[in-house]
Amino acid sequence: MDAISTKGLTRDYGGGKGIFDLTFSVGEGETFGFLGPNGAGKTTTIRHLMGFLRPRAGSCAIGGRDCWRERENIQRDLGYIPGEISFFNDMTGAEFLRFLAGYRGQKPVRQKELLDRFELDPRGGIKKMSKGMKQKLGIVAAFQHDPAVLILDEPTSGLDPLMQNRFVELLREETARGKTILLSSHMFEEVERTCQRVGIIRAGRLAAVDSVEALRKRHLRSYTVTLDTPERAESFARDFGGQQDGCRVTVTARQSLEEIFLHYYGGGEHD
Ligand SMILES: Nc1ncnc2c1ncn2[C@@H]1O[C@H](COP(=O)(O)OP(=O)(O)OP(=O)(O)O)[C@@H](O)[C@H]1O
Repeated sequence: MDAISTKGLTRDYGGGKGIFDLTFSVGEGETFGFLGPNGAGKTTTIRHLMGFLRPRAGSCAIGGRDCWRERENIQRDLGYIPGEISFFNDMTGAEFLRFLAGYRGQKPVRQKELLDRFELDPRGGIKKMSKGMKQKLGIVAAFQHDPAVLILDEPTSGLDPLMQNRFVELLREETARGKTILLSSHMFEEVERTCQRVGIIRAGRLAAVDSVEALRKRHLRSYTVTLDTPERAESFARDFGGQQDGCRVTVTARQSLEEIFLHYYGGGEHD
């Protein structure tokens, strides 16, 4: 059984905005990247999966449970990091984590370990926390009850590179422990380091679902240049960080996400 699935999921906000006929699934134990530029429809999709929005057409399910009809159970069980985190500002971080554990009725078995890992002291008032601290609190809140399914909407926004790396490590460990994860992101590198498959969304439509391996190949593009002499090739290779073989130099360039998107939207003529 698919752990997460959408079938023809549609919400039309008018003017071409929204999500349209989205069908995809995430297998049990899979970490699936949901990759798309700003405004593509990632958060709208996730809000349907969490049961915050009722589908106008189509449906979605988690663990075989309809996300709208069983939204209370889904919201209680899942680990969820919203795209824009807003907490009850009059609580301390510790109070919020306690409140959440009570609401879920599940022990926060990983709370201490996660607070240590992300170097967060939760005793202060949420109102005074920096954006990064709030993001860390959101991470602890999502993972503290050790959920089997996690829905993460741009979870590293606001984290510094060190903490982003720690988060990537956490995701890899969770994948190894058999968790099912949907990770929305607009950063290819984050998805590349954590996911097995990726769905690419743009303008509310799923442009492609592909393995990370295939996507990586598109991301790293090689060019071979032939110079007049091996000496010139050597100097060229030095300047551009290429691999020299006689008069030939192979240079590998990273493509931007936009260029990768173009490949998928353009139907392959950019090869
Ligand atoms: N309640 C709403 N009413 C009208 N339009 C909306 C509403 N919510 C979202 N939209 C529009 O739907 C589109 C998709 O938005 P969404 O937040 O799902 O994108 P996203 O992929 O999560 O983007 P980002 O990476 O910027 O968070 C956007 O054009 C947005 O302006």
